[in-house]
Amino acid sequence: MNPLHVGDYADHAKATLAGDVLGYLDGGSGAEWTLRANTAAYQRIRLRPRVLVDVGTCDTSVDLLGSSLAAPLGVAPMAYHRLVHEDGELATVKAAGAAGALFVASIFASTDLAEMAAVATGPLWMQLYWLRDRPALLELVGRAERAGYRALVLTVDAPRVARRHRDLRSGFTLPPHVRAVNLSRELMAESHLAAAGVSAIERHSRERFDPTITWADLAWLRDRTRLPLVLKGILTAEDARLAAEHEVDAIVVSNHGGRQLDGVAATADVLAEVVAAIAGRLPVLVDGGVRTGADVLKALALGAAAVLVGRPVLWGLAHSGAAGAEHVLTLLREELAEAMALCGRPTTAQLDRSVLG
Ligand SMILES: Cc1cc2nc3c(=O)[nH]c(=O)nc-3n(C[C@H](O)[C@H](O)[C@H](O)COP(=O)(O)O)c2cc1C
Ligand SMILES: CC(C)CC(=O)C(=O)O
Repeated sequence: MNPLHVGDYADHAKATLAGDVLGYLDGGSGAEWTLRANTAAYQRIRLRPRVLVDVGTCDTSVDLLGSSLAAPLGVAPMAYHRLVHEDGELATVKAAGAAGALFVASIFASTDLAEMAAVATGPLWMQLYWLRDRPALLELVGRAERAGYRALVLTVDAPRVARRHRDLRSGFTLPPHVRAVNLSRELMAESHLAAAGVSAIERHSRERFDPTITWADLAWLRDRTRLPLVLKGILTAEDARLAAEHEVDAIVVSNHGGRQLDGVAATADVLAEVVAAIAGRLPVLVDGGVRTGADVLKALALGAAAVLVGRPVLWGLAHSGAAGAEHVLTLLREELAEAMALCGRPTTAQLDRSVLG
């Protein structure tokens, strides 16, 4: 059966992926309350369409930190794309470029960062966790700069990886052919070992992530790179204001797809609060639970400059490599254009609160 929407790709992944990989991909932390809340929040938002507007052409393009995108979409940073398809990130990078979307590479990408850059036809950003090993972190930043990555995305909602019951039950560890190739073998060694009550990736994060960093440390990183700095994992007006005061270039409203602190609100429910606190000083992106073009429209109407998409891209990759991942992104763009036409809002600039019920 040909997938017609993102849900079809989700169903295919459920039916075909190995149980432990599916659990890592689809799962969240704790009771997965926040994981469910992310999708439910978009479903609760109602639209207010205007009629008899000329929607002969609907323009989904946006500008983001100096890059123009055909769609206000990006691939969220996700570790280890090779877990679900042998082409891994090479396929998803190509897919993002073909769909006119941004690609954010994870620090735990399973493909060399220069090789990803070599096949990219659109903008690339590099995501980081703040490693205790600062020289290793800086070395990675230098390589990203030289390979042409256009921004650094520091994930700030994970001083360590949260307890994820599906991974604990399955004993999830990486298969030998999948590795975070942009980090040294020494730095990644513990990632293959689970311990009693701690999953392999949770244990690795406790050993390698620096949980002591604060707002004051951001200057250290800023002073050592010429790339714009984006913070991913902001959920409150207070932290949004601090991000602006610390001269961050953009933020991503994110709860890590319900994989970190279980019990936090859906991102669609806190977006307006964060956008109001930022007051136009910098772009606000959002991720978590985006599954349709109408969800993208709702996020933009709440003030997001663009939306990052996580699991759906890996479901597409698992289904049929680059073609599947590209189809997922193209579907979201086409659904967005349809929702804009049916709402009587032919440009992204017209997507504001007046379209929300
Ligand atoms: C399999 C998987 C791996 C992830 N790896 C990372 C990562 O390495 N770095 C990061 O900042 N976020 C990571 N995330 C979180 C995503 O960037 C994003 O916040 C989340 O997936 C968005 O929610 P969605 O999957 O509902 O679209 C990961 C998410 C998934 C599903
Ligand atoms: C390897 C993990 C730390 C990647 C991650 O952020 C996640 O699985 O959510």
